[in-house]
Amino acid sequence: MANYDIGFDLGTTSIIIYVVGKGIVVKEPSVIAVNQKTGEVLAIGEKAQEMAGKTPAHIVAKRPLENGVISDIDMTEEVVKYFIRKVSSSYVVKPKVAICVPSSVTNVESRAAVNAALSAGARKIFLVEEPIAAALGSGIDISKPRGRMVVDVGGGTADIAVISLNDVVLSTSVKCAGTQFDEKIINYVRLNRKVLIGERTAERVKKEIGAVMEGVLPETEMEVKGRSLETGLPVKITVSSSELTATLNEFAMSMVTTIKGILEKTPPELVGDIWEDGIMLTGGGSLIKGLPELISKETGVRCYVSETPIDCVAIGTGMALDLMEDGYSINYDRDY
Ligand SMILES: Nc1ncnc2c1ncn2[C@@H]1O[C@H](COP(=O)(O)OP(=O)(O)OP(=O)(O)O)[C@@H](O)[C@H]1O
Repeated sequence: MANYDIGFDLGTTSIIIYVVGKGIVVKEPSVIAVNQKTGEVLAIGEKAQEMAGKTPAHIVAKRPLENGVISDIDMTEEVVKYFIRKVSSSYVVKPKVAICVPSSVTNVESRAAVNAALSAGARKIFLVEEPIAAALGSGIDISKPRGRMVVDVGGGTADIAVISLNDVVLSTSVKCAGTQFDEKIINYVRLNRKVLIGERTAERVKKEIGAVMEGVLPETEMEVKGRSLETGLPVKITVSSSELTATLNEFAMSMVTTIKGILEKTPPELVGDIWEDGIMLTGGGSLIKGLPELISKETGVRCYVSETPIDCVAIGTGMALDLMEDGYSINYDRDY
């Protein structure tokens, strides 16, 4: 019977599931649609995302994780259960599951994810720390006594970690990631153009013309639709890349400052390794233009984006299971 161990990346913005030997099998938004009158869960993932803003007021689309922490334990359980069942439906054997949770979740919260996986039929569950998973999934050999710095810029938080010998030596997180960049764009357009734009529009603007450093993008313009705050009516305006850069740069500097703080606290031998190998960025949020250039410029350390920035955490979580099978010792939080 085919083995199908699961690596589960439980993110603020998206759920990504990797099945060992098969690859990425799920990539859906971490959204759940709930009927607030009855408490009934109506949809999860893509279907829930489609419902957002297009349903009666009592049906709301929520994110079980906000800013990198589990904001609703019951909803998180529903989401984990739903996706494990979805992936498991075509198999008879119960899977072994590794879940990667954001580094800032508490024991109670991670226990909720574990309980959900157990009730969805997992036979064994492990929790994997996000930076470990991100490094493994990016092809870094973390078993050596060599310092590596990983900055995972997700939807809700940027998690900065120094890893050596399969373990996290130092880590911290800062609320400077994908959704906050979207919010900065919404605020900029509201204050300077007197137009209210939606979250999805702001995300499109960020992906197409957003940059955190001048000169990394040719001057580009984009038409966006929103509601005029002066007339209350729908309007179309043109936003240019250069007008957003200062705002995005100022915000990205909070991440840079936190990275510098971690570098200052890192033992000198490990700093030397990081200087030689560079800082690796992972996570969807790391794809905002100019981020590696800005970090390189401000820290003096080469910075680059992983070849699989969005999928590496799920892949690395699955790989951690595989390595454990081979008797490889790796830093798991717990073994349930
Ligand atoms: N090309 C791109 N340019 C800029 N941002 C991008 C791009 N592609 C994805 N993103 C952003 O990446 C973020 C999601 O990243 P990711 O899927 O790694 O987060 P997550 O794992 O769900 O969150 P977290 O790790 O904080 O829990 C979103 O804010 C999205 O807008």
